[in-house]
Amino acid sequence: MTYFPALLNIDYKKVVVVGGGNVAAQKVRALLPTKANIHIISPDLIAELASYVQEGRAIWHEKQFAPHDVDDAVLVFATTNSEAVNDAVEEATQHWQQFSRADMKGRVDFINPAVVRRGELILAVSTSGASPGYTRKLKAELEEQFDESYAQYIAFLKHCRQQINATLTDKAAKRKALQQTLCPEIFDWLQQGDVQQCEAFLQNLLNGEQST
Ligand SMILES: C[C@@]1(CC(=O)O)c2cc3[nH]c(cc4nc(cc5[nH]c(cc(n2)[C@H]1CCC(=O)O)[C@@](C)(CC(=O)O)[C@@H]5CCC(=O)O)C(CC(=O)O)=C4CCC(=O)O)c(CCC(=O)O)c3CC(=O)O
Ligand SMILES: NC(=O)C1=CN([C@@H]2O[C@H](COP(=O)(O)OP(=O)(O)OC[C@H]3O[C@@H](n4cnc5c(N)ncnc54)[C@H](O)[C@@H]3O)[C@@H](O)[C@H]2O)C=CC1
Repeated sequence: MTYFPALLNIDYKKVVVVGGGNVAAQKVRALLPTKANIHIISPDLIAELASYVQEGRAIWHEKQFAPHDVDDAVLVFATTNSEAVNDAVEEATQHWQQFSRADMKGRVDFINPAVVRRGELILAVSTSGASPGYTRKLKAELEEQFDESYAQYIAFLKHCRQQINATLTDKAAKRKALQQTLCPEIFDWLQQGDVQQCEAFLQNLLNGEQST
C-alpha cells in the first residue's frame, strides 16, 4: 500500500476508540495533544486510560461496542483483541468516517505513524506497516536527535516569519530574510540562552541590514 501522509485538524470533532488496552492507549496518547473529543468504548480500561478519563481528557463509555457508538465520529479506531468486534466496528463505520484497524484485518483508511512533538514541530515516521518495531526504534532515535530545545527554536522561527511578513513588503527581500533566519547561529544562540542576540539579528533583518 502506498499511503498519503497528511496532518489533520480534528479539534472539537468526535473521535472514537474501541478497546481499552495498550493499543487503545497508544492511539489515545497520540490524540491527546489535539482538542478532539475522545470517546473510549470498552468494558474495561488499563490504568493509563483510566487516568486520562479521570482528568477529563477523554470520555469513557463502560460497555461492549454497539454500532451507534461511532455515530458522528470523524475518526474511528478499532483496537480490540477480538477480530469479530473489530469487524463489527468496521461494519458500523460509514464511508465518510476514517477508519483505522489495529489488527490490519479488513478496511483500513489510515494507519498511525510514530510521532515526536517538539512544540509546533511534528516528526511523524512510518514504515507503511512493514515494520512497526523499526518505526518505534526510529522514533527513539529522533527523540534524542531533536531534543526539547527544538520547541523554542521553531517558536522563534515562527516569530521571525511573522515579523518579516508584517514588515517587509518586497517579495525578494522577504524571501532573502526568511532564508537568513535558517542560519545555524540562531539555533546556537538559543541553546546558549542568548535570546537578545537572536532578537538583534531579527531587527537587522527587518531593517535590511543583515548581510550573512
Ligand atoms: C499498520 C499499523 C496500523 C496502526 O495501528 O495504525 C500497525 C499494525 C501492527 N502493529 C503491530 C505490532 C507492533 N506495533 C508496535 C508499535 C507501534 N505501531 C504503530 C503503528 C502501526 N502498527 C501501523 C503501522 C506503522 C508503521 O509501520 O510505521 C505505532 C508506530 C503507532 C501506533 O500504535 O499508533 C506504534 C509505535 C508508537 C510509539 O512508540 O510511539 C510494536 C512495537 C512496540 O509496541 O514496542 C509492535 C510489535 C513489534 C512488531 O510486530 O513489529 C502488529 C502486530 C500485532 C500482533 O502481533 O498481534 C500490527 C498488525 C499487523 O501488522 O498486522
Ligand atoms: N497497531 C498496533 O500498534 C498493534 C496492534 N495490535 C493489535 O491490537 C489488538 C489489541 O492489542 P492490546 O491493546 O494489547 O490488547 P488488550 O487485550 O490489552 O486490549 C483489548 C481491549 O479490547 C476490549 N474489548 C474486547 N471486546 C470488546 C468489545 N466487544 N467492545 C469494546 N471493547 C472490547 C477489551 O476489554 C480490552 O480493553 C491485538 O489483538 C492486535 O491485533 C497489537 C500490538 C500493536
